[in-house]
Amino acid sequence: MPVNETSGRTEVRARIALDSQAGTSAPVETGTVIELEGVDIHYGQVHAVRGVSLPVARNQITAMIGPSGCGKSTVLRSINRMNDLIPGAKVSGKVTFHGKDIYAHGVDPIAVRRHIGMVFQKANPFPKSIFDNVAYGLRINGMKDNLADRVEQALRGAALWDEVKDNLKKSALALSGGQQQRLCIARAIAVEPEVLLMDEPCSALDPIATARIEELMNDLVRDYTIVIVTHNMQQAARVSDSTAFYSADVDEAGERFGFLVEFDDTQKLFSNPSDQRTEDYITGRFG
Ligand SMILES: Nc1ncnc2c1ncn2[C@@H]1O[C@H](COP(=O)(O)OP(=O)(O)OP(=O)(O)O)[C@@H](O)[C@H]1O
Repeated sequence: MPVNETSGRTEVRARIALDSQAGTSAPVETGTVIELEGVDIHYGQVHAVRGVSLPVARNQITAMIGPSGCGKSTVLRSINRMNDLIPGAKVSGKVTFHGKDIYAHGVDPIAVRRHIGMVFQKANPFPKSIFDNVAYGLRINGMKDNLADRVEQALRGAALWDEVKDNLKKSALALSGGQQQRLCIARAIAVEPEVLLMDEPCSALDPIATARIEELMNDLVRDYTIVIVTHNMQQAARVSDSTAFYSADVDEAGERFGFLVEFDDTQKLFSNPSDQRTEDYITGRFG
C-alpha cells in the first residue's frame, strides 16, 4: 500500500528544455513527466527488452519489479540515456520527457541526465571530500554561485546534513554504506533534477539504512518524481504509488527477452493483479 500521498505543491516546476531548440515550443503541463512508448532495447544482436510502454507520473514513486534479468535496469537506464554509455546498446521506440523525445536528433544526453538524475545500486562516492562529492555536479554544470549553500541544501535534502556538517572536508569513503548512499542521493539532487532514477538503491544496505532511504524517498517525492528498480517486493509495496511488473520469456528462436507484464496502481497490482503471471510472482509461485 502506498505510504505517501502526492504532495499538493502549488509551485509548478519550470518546464525544462533539453536543448536550445527544444525551448522554443510552449510545454504542456500534465501529470505525466516521462512516457515510454513501444521501447525496445538491444545489446548488440540481443533484443533484450521488447515493447515497453508506460507513463511515469509527476511527484510519485514508480517501482519496477520482476525476476532477475527481465530488463528492469535496462529500461531504467533508457530513461536518462545511460544506455548510451554501454557499447552496442540501442534503444528504439520513444521515450519522452514532458512530451519531448529524449532520443531525438540534437538532444544532448548530458542535459537529459542533468534533469533526470540517477542513483546506483552500490554507493559510488568519488574519492574526494564529502563537500566536493556534492559540489562535483554543481561545478561541472556551472552552478558555482552559492556553492556552500547548495551543498548544504542537497545534504539536508538527503537527510545527511546533521551527520556530516562538522566533517565536510573528510573523505566520503570514510562514511558508512548507508551514509554513502545518502551522499550519492545528495550529489544527484544537488543539480536540481526533476526526476530521480534509483537502481536498487538499498540492495547493499542493512535494514536500518534501508528504512532511512525509504523514509527519505517519501520526503523526496514531494519535490521529485522517482522511479525505483527493486528486487524487494515489500519495498515496492511500501514506497511506491505505481508498480510495473516485468517478466522474461523465450521467443521461437530460443532468445530470452524481457517485457512489461502489467503496470498499475501499486495497491491494485499487489492486491488484485490483472495478469496471472503477476499473481504468480507476487504470491511466490513464479517458477
Ligand atoms: N551491459 C550489457 N551488455 C549486454 N547485455 C546486457 C547488459 N546489461 C544487461 N544485459 C542483458 O539484458 C538483460 C536484462 O538485464 P537487466 O540487468 O536489465 O535485468 P534486471 O531485470 O535489471 O536484472 P537484475 O534484477 O538481475 O538486476 C539480461 O539478459 C542481461 O544479460
